Amino acid sequence: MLDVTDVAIHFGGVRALDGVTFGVEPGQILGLIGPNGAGKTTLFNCITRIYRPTAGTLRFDGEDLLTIAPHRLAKKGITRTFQNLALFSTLSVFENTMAGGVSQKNRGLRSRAWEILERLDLVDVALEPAAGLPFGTLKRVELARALMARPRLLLLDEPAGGLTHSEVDDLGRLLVSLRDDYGFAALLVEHHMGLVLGISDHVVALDFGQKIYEGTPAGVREDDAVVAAYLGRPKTGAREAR
Ligand SMILES: Nc1ncnc2c1ncn2[C@@H]1O[C@H](COP(=O)(O)OP(=O)(O)OP(=O)(O)O)[C@@H](O)[C@H]1O
Repeated sequence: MLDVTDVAIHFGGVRALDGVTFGVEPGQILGLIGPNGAGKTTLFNCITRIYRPTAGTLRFDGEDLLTIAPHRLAKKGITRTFQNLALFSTLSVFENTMAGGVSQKNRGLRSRAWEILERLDLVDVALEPAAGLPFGTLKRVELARALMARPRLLLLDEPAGGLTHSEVDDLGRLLVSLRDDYGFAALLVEHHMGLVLGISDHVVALDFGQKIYEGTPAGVREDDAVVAAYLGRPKTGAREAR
């Protein structure tokens, strides 16, 4: 469904992405891992048309993504959540959720929003302004807004960042059940190895803009390149964030 082929982007002398190739299949959760600065967010920014790759192609259902205007991506079925949240602080949780439906036909939007809020356990705070709600709650509001666009490909940028242990466990179960019910594919950028290896069907690891691993979640911890670049050896794994 998503084909990333030989994608490269340079910022001055920094090769943020350097010939990256992989694909995402319908309904698949693909974990994208790697150390800080590896190029993960840059790849999201290429897919969502914030950055234009210096080289390579990005195809969604065979269509050249680079010919689709950024504001039409949601209508095509690609939505994202942001690492540091991108909500309207003075709008209510319900209104923020509705904002995710702007690419959709008006009919049935409100009932869909309530259905999603119910699903994400947000009904009790639906009429409260986003500002002031706990971080873990706001992360779910981001997810609710992204789901309003009926995504076929959901880009999740560090959804577990800043969450407590039990919230991360809940998030993992929630993401899998949402994927099972709504049928989207997800590209999951995440440093929390328990989450990413626990729920991904397939994993790609980047380091210095290059793909250093592609394969099963189980193979990640056995892979010398990933261990050297990111995970470290047991007990000396200083670069594994969590
Ligand atoms: N707009 C930009 N201008 C210059 N350099 C940039 C820009 N965006 C990203 N970079 C550089 O590209 C490299 C990749 O950064 P990126 O944010 O994609 O890494 P990341 O894997 O998402 O890291 P993290 O896990 O910390 O979020 C870094 O060296 C970063 O400084």
